[in-house]
Amino acid sequence: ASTTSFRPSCFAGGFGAKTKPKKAKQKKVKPSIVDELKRNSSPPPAPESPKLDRFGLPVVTEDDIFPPLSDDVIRTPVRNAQFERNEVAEAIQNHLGVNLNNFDDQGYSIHSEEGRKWKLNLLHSDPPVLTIDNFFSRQECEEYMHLVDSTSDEYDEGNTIPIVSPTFANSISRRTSTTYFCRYSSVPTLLWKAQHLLNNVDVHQFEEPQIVRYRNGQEFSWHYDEIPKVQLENGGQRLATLLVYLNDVERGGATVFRDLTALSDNKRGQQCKVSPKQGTALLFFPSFKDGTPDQRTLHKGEVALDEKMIAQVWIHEREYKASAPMDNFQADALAGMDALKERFLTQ
Ligand SMILES: O=C(O)CCC(=O)C(=O)O
Ligand SMILES: [Fe+2]
Repeated sequence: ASTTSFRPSCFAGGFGAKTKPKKAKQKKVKPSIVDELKRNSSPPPAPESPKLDRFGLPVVTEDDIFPPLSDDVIRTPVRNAQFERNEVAEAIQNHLGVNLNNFDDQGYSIHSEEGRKWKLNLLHSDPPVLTIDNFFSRQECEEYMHLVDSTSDEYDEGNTIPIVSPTFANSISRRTSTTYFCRYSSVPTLLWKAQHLLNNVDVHQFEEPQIVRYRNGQEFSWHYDEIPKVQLENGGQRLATLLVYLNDVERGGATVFRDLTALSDNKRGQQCKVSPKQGTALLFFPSFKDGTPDQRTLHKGEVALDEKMIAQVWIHEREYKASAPMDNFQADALAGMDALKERFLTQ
């Protein structure tokens, strides 16, 4: 696929730090007599001055950009690994949430797709982080990966368009993966499934769906998915992030939440981390349902040592107007979404 210099007004992906990095302060301390005596009797301690770059400026660390969350900020890991309907209902109450009417008491979807059911799992309670196994079939994953391979040079003729600089201009986060914006009409499966999973989402709330490809060694470092204030006019804040892992990634490529701990493999206290598994979806909420950003959702796509591909869509508070590819309208996906509903819900 070729890239183009076309840049939509709203860039994909996370928007990095909200605050500018602080410059490290260099204090001048006058040595006391005691210090002088110590200095003469023992070797000098290693200097604690900040690391300097080749211009003599202090090197900004990730902690400067995203200061660690204070312990006072409440975070609640899951109670146990088993699906508990009440626990999930409670977890999602202040967020856009999931339509639990479409799931049974064990977390399986009521509907099945060629004999398979989705399986909902709660990975973290507050803020809620969920995964859905079997969200996409292997065939659906392959079709989505193929959408990117078949990108046309003429961006307004293809189904997807590669975006050269997908992170927001002021972002300090590193993104080395490639993002492709999709025509709504080319991804009805993702949109119908998102709508069936979530609570009361109108098709107009969907941002341009994206396919992201990480090649060997690529990553998307710590960031928030929230939209910067200046861009809220178009659709308001992002209420939910839904991404689907399109392939298994043997080495690296996990989605990691810096400030959340997991109960995974029955070990407490590990960082909340999701390794890509083909067809599994990850759902979390960059903001509360009133649009207030949730500072606890700092996350990254860690370095993928093997190729990794995801399909991703954000759900806004209100109607969102797409900017790429040209003439990309949510309503163009409706016929395809209806066909899927017919196929999966009337069996
Ligand atoms: O690739 C991932 O695992 C996460 C991607 C992500 O956070 C983003 O694109 O905003
Ligand atoms: Fe993100």
